[in-house]
Amino acid sequence: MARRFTPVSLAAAVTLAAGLCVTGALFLAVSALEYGKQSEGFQQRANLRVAAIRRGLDDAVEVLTVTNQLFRTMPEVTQEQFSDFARPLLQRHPFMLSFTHQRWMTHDERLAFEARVAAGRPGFTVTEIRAGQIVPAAKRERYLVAELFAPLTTQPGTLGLDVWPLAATPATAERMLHTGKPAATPLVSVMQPVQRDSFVLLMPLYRPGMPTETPRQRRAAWSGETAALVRAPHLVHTILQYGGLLDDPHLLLRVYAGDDAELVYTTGAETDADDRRWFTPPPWLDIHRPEHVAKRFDLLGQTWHVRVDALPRPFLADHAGSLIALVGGLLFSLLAAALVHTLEQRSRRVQWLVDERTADLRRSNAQLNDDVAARKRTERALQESEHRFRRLLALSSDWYWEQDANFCFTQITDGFFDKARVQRKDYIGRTRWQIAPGYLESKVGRDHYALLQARQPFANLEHEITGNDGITRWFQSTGEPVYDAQGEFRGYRGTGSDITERKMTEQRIRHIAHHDALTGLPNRILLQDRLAQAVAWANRGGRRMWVLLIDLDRFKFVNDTLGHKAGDQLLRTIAGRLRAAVRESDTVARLSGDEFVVILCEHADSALVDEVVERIMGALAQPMTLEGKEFCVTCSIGVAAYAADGTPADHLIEHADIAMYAAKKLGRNRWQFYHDAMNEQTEERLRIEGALRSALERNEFVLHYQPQVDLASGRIVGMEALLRWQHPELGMVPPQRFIGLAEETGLIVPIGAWVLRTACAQAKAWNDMWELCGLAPLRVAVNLSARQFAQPDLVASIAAVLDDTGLPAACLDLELTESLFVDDVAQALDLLHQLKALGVALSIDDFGTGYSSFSSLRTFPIDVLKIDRSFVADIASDADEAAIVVSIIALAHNLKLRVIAEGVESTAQLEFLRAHGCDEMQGYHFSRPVPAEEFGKMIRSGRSLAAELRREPAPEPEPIPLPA
Ligand SMILES: Nc1nc2c(ncn2[C@@H]2O[C@@H]3COP(=O)(O)O[C@H]4[C@@H](O)[C@H](n5cnc6c(=O)[nH]c(N)nc65)O[C@@H]4COP(=O)(O)O[C@H]3[C@H]2O)c(=O)[nH]1
Repeated sequence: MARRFTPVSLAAAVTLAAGLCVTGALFLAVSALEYGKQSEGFQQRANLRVAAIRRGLDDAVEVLTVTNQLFRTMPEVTQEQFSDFARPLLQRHPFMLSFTHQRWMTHDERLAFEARVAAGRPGFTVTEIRAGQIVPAAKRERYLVAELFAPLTTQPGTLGLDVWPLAATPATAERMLHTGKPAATPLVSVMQPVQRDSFVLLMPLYRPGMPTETPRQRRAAWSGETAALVRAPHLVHTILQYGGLLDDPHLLLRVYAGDDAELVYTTGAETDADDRRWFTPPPWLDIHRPEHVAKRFDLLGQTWHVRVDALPRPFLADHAGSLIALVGGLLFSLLAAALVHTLEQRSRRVQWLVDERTADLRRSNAQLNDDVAARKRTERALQESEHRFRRLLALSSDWYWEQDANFCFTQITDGFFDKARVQRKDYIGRTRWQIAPGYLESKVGRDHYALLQARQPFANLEHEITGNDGITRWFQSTGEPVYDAQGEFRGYRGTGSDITERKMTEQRIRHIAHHDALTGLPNRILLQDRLAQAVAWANRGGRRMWVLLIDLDRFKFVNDTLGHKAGDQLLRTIAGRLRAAVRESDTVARLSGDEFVVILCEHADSALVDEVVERIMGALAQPMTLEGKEFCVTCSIGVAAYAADGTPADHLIEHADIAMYAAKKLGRNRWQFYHDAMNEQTEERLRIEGALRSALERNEFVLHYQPQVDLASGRIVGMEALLRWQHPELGMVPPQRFIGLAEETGLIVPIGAWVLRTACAQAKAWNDMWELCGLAPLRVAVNLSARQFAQPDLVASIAAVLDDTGLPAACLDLELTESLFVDDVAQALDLLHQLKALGVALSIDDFGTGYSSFSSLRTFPIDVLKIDRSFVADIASDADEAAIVVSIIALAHNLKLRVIAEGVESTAQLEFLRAHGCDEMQGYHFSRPVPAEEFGKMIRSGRSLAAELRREPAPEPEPIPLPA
């Protein structure tokens, strides 16, 4: 809304008008007062002056009276006496021009007088004024002659002047004698043509002794008179001057004398007054009121008029009050009007604001009504929603909870108490940490408390509660902070649900993930965890702990011969025995197939560990029944001790593994402590690895050949190519020391390719040579490592070697280990078929030490089974071993496979093998692996086993002539 205010409000205008009226009235009233005061002052001043003049005239008469008194008291007064008497009077009253003693004398008396005076002033005569000239007086009967004159001068018209002829004298003398009082002449001029401004005061002198009561008597007694010539302007001026009454510039004083009212004195000219006015008010303000005082009085028969006129005065002198009233009133009026205007404007503005606010309020009210209606609708919707929510909560498995600002539960819906089997009173009004003491000491509790303090929402807070039925259940809560409309924190609210079932499932899954499914023991993952805990435990207390790596001896044989089921049963039994042999606090884990790890803590010293290890070995060695047969299982154990020296946990198992292999090397059913020397072997491996990388380039590899002899004929039917490394510093390095390393590093691939190519070329050369001698071609067996087997171009590269060297495929026997088939049987089978398609023979090397079973062999296209020399070693002394070897031979033959026994070192072994139908043998008994040259000689010499079988010294073979 636009604001509209008038420029000047009515109230302001009225106030201004009223102010102006009051100002005007005040101005007039003050002016009236000022005028009254001015008039009064004027009257006073005027009357003061009139009175002064009158008093001055009376004084002049008084002076004359004094002079007259002189003549009354002294009958004869000389000129000198008169002059002396009059001098001070003249000096004191300068307006008195002269004093005269005039005598009424006869002509004789004139003459006498003239004669008396002429004595001092020759030629003196009585004079008179005729036609304005002083001339000797004409002869008359009577003369009124100035007999004495003061001040006495020689000027004519002074001493001796007959004043009787003067026009005013007779009448004045008549009046004086008539009244018997002094009289004044009308104005006269002392000297022509000077204006008439003087008058003469006359006081009669009578002859002594004569009566003077009546005019007649006085005329008769009259002898003369005392006269004083008074200059009227001087008289008035002197009177006013002596009275200090001349300095009023605002008065115009005029004095008139005589019946004709001739002006004799003026003071305070109007023009002078105008000149003195420094401020000339504007005509409308200069309201000068003409005022005068006119007094008339009689002086010795002459009428005097005194008129005093008020002259205009400086405006401010008399009208400051009214002017101040006027200006002040105007200012006040304007200010009052301005104030009223401002108040009016403010009032209007306030009114406008009130109107505005009222309009706003109306709008707000309308809005509020709408809001209230909307809020009611919302509340209804909310109630419905809450009802639905409560119904849903009642129907759902979840519940709702609320906490106050102190995190105490204020509400929990019933579902929780039903699920948790706890009582409401134990929860309402209490915090989580009050309900569960120790909650804040847990990490979860501390984290949760920190979240609450930070007013952060939280989700899926898990906690377990043991109900009144003693069962522990799991729950989860999700909550958010609650704030009121002012943003004040009010607490938390959220939902909860029962997650016991999920937790149990998770526990089961976690158990499965961390435990071996077959034995129930911790698996490799959990083992790592336990190991880390044990290391931390040892580090904390500076204590010792031990890690045992247990490897079952010949488990694979059991697995192969009796099947997986029996193998599984064996492993379960072993696991149970291991568990029983150690303390509850010790950890027993299954590392891989037949490898177990035991972590021993809290055993004071190694002597006790010895006991534990012996106990374990004893427990495992106990006979067990598998598939109805009784079996004894031995194991090899490596022990690594941890002395809180910071050895990483991983290395402990590694060390135990090294120790276990050391034990195995020493023969089965043994145990070994790990010691640093074992680790030196590892270091040596590193040294060897470095040298191995350049060995091929430096031509440091050679092949030795070990004959394979047919047990039936005793003849050499083949040879196994065995790699030798002729190191310039290490000397002849056996394959056990570097083959594994080459395998690990991948160097076995190029090395193996070199072996294959060299062996094939050598075999081809020999066969070509021996063919010329009429000898049957020999097979050459070449070991194929897992890495080579995994090469995608394996088949093609072998074909290329055969092609390049020209060796018939049938003369090549590829020796494979069982481990090649374990990972991906289908792929391995496919590869074997491809190799078989080349025409080469396939052997399973070291049979019995791996995972392969007879059932799997059945599916593989292999030709030869090589019994590992570890089985052969004990066949003569160990019935079990012998039984195993016999079983292998029988089963192989059953599969139409040739059987080669490795590591035959003695005749007994030879005999045993031959007796049980083993096809071929290979071993030191016949020959160690020998260099190619030596092997060639062996062939050429025609060496065979037949002679040895007959226990005859082998005849020195005839040298076979080599073709040129
Ligand atoms: N104690 C004893 N040992 C006997 C007797 N008769 C033969 N031997 C040894 O038994 C091993 C037979 O080779 P293998 O089982 O294939 O076992 C081989 C084979 O697995 C591997 N190897 C050797 N040369 C190569 C090769 O060129 N390529 C691959 N991949 N592996 C090879 O190294 C292993 C060891 O080879 P060698 O030290 O040459 O050891 C040879 C051989 O000298 C005996 O009567 N008594």
